Amino acid sequence: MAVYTEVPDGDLAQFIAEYDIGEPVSCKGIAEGVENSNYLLKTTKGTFILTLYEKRVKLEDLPFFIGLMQHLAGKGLNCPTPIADRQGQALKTLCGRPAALISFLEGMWPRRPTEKHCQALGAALADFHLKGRDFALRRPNNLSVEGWRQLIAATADRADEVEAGLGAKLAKEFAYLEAHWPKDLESGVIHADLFPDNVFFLNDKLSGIIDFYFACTDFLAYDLAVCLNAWCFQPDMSFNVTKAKLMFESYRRVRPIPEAEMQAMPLLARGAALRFLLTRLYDWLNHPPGAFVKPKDPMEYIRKLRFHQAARDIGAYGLK
Ligand SMILES: Nc1ncnc2c1ncn2[C@@H]1O[C@H](COP(=O)(O)OP(=O)(O)OP(=O)(O)O)[C@@H](O)[C@H]1O
Ligand SMILES: N[C@@H](CCO)C(=O)O
Repeated sequence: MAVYTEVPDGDLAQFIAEYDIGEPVSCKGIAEGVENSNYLLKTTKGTFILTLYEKRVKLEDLPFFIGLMQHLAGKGLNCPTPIADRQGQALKTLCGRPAALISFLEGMWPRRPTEKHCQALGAALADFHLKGRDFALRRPNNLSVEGWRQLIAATADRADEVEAGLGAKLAKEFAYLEAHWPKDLESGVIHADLFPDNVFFLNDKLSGIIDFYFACTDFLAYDLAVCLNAWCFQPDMSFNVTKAKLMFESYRRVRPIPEAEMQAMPLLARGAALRFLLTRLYDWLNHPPGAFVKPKDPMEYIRKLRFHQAARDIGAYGLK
């Protein structure tokens, strides 16, 4: 489970005493998630999420993530709000790790995303993009082309343990994407990890978006490409064009999609597939034996990448 850092009771009590959030009632580790340590904290005044930031999150990026949640929540987006302590600090330290308390959102993420979920997601993503337009901070996407180069180098020796010939295929794919990656699409704040487990629904209505810890400044259309990968494939890895169409239609009603973004979509989808393939591959090859957190399967993204490589144009996604 995703609790890398255990918090002793005494440290927790001292931490909570710095806030005006009542007395602790319970604090339980949350099994879901792979990146950070998360606890569900109940106090006499409410329910909160306590996050201790782990391996991939850099200290210098935290003001961007915390500031973004404050900005978007302030504009009415349903996302967690960072809670400030009595000194006005939202970003703190606990057990030697950077830590923050954020508000708890009601809802459940969809285990089997339906067409309706995909439709709701499109509108919410476009709303996120519009509300993020005037966010002042910038953070380059460290998991775009340069990040892929580093992950390919870090996995090259052992990639073939996962599939014969994978190392060479990844190097070839990287060379293609590096040569063709777009340069002039609209850039802004993107979520960059908007998978079903980061989107909550209540009675089929989208109730909130969480997990802003890969958010960055990049092409808005790249977020759509991440969502095509994460939401529109069936469990058998066939691509569901109805889901894609509904997602794009509802996105467009909130933010029209320029033609250049549509034309770039197959390429962006390839890049997004490579990004998740590489982080999963790295984690797969490097997770300590017996670790609680089960690494996610890179094979799923090898198959998704193959689909995008075979796509001639956006018609392959049922889009135009
Ligand atoms: N604000 C919130 N309200 C309610 N539940 C939350 C909130 N934030 C996190 N959670 C719960 O904690 C789990 C893990 O959170 P999160 O996705 O942020 O972790 P993570 O380690 O960054 O995971 P990953 O990047 O693998 O998705 C979520 O699936 C959800 O159950
Ligand atoms: N959403 C990512 C994990 C967390 O970033 C994946 O499924 O690989």
